[in-house]
Amino acid sequence: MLTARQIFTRTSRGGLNRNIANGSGSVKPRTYATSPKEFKLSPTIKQLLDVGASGQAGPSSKAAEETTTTVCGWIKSIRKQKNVAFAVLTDGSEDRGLQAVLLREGAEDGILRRLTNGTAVQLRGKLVESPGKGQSHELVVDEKEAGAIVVLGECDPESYPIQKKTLTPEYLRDHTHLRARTTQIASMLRLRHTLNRRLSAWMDGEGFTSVQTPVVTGNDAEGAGEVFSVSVAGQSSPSSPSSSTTQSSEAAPPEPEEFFGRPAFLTVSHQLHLEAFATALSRVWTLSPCFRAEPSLTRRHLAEFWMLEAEWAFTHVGEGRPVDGVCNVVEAMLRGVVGPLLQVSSSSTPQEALADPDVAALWSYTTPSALTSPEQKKKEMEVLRRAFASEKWWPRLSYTQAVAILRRAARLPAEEEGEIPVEGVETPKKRVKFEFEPRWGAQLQAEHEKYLAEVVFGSPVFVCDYPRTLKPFYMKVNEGGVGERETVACFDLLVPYIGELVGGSVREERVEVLRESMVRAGLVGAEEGSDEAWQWYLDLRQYGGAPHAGFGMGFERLVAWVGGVENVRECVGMPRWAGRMLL
Ligand SMILES: NC(=O)C[C@H](N)C(=O)O
Repeated sequence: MLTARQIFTRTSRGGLNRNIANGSGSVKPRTYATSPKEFKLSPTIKQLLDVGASGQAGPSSKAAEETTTTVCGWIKSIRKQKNVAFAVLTDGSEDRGLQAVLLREGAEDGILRRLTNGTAVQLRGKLVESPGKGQSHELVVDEKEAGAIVVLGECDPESYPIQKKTLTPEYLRDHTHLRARTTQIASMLRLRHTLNRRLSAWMDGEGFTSVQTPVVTGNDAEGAGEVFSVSVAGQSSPSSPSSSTTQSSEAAPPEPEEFFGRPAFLTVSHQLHLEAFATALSRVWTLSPCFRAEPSLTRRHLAEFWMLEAEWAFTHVGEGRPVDGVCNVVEAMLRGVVGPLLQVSSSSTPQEALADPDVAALWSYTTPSALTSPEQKKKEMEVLRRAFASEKWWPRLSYTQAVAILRRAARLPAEEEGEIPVEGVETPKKRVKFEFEPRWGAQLQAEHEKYLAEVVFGSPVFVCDYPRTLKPFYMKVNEGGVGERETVACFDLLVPYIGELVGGSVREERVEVLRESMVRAGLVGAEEGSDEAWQWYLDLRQYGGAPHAGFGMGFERLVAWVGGVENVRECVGMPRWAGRMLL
C-alpha cells in the first residue's frame, strides 16, 4: 500500500504541474462551493454541449460559452497538423464527444506527442460556436487565452487493446474491462440507463412503487430446476430447491453447514416476493438481477440477467380474456417508454434521425463478422418502428390459435379442437418446414415463435392462454378447460428477431386450486400439513386475497430489441454465461 506521501509524490511527479502547457501555474479543476447548497459537480461534456446547442439554462448556463471552461475526458481521436491539432474528447456522458482545437503555437511539442487515443486529459479553453459541420460547439485551447492541456494519464498507443479500427464482439468480450470505452458498449450502457429512467417514470406515473426483493431465496419460482445454489465457500452446497420447498415438519433438521439453516439459491425471478408486497402496496415493480443455470449458449441467454417485474392487485376482468388487462399494461408501458426513442423527423435518413442518439448509434453499428447484413438490419429497424407507429393494439391470439396457424402453414391436419380462425391470417402458398411439429400441448419452439412474429404478423404478438401443463403453478386456471385441455390465464409477448420479450399472467388466487397446482408441481404433498415451506405464499390468498397479476420482461432482450443488438452479451456491461465469467 502506498502512503499518503508516496501517493502525493507520484501524483506530482507524473501529474499536473509538469504537464501544464502554458506554464502559467496550476490549473484549478473546479471552483469549490462555499456551502453544500451551492455544490455542483463540474459539467460533463453532454451538459456543456446541451447548453451550447440550446442556449438554455443548464448546469453552467449560457455563461459556459465564450468563457474559459475546464473539461476532462479521454482522447477518442486526434489529428495533428502544423499549427493546430484537432482532438475529439469523450467523457462517456454522450455519444458525440467534444471537438477540441488545440492551437499548437506555444504548446510544447512533447505534450502533443503524448496525446494519443485513450489518454486521459484535462483541457482548459473556450467553448465557441463551431464553424465546422457535425458539432454545434467546440473547445478552443489557446495558451494565449489562458488555455491549458494537462495529461492526467498516458495511454501507450502500441499496446492499448482498444485500437481505433473496428473490433469484433468476440475480441471485446475478451477485454470486458475495457470494452465500455467503445462507442457501441458505451451507447448500450447509456441506453440501459435511459430505459431504466423512462420505465421508472412510467411506473411512477401509473402509481407503482419500486421495491427491492431478495436475491438469495429458498424457492425456484419458475420450477424449471435451473437454480444456482448458494453456500459458504469450501462447504458443500445443497442439492436442489425442491428439498426446501417440500420441507415439512417431519423433514430432517437443517444441516449445520447451511448458512441460512436451509438450502439457499440465487433467485430466478422476484415474482413470488413481489406478490407479497403487491398484496399490501397494490402496485409494485422491481428491476433486479436474476440467475439461471441454463447451459444454453444462444444469443438470447445469459446466466445473470436483469428483469423488470411488476405485480399489481385488484385486476379486473372485463370483456375478453382474463389476461387481456395484463397485456394492456405491458403494451402501454412499452409504447410509452420505447416509442418516443424511435421517433424520426421525415427530413433525414432513418438512422440519423432517431430521437435517441444512443439507439441510433447502436443501430448503425456493424462489424464484418456480424450475422445480420446491413439490409437485414434496415428491415428489422423498419419492423420495430412500424410496431410503435401503429395506433392499433398489437395482435393477440390464443395458444390454440397459434398452434392452428402453425399446423396449417406446415400443411399438417387440423387438430380436433384446435380450429379457431384468426382474422386476416392466410395460409402461405408454400409449405413451411418446421424442425419440431407444432402440436397442442407441446411447447412453442423458437422456430414457431419466430414464424409467428416475423412472418405471420411482422409485429409484436401476444400469445395467450397456454396449456396448464406447460406453465408454472402460480398461473390462474381458466374457466371451461377440461382435463388435458385446461389452460391458464397467461401470455408470452413475442417480438420479431428477439422471440419472447415478456411473460405474464393472472395469478391463481383461489386457495384450493392453487394448492392443487402446487401438489401437481411437486412443491407440497397432498396430505394436510405438508405445505409448511409454502404456507407464506398460501397466506397471501388466505388473508385478504385479492385478484392480482404480473409480468416479467428480460431487460437485456429489451435493449437488444430497441438497439438492434445481435447478442444479449452486448446488452449488459459484464456478461456471464455458461463457461464464461471474466472479472
Ligand atoms: N414476474 C415474472 O417473472 C412473470 C412470470 N414468469 C409469468 O410469466 O407470469
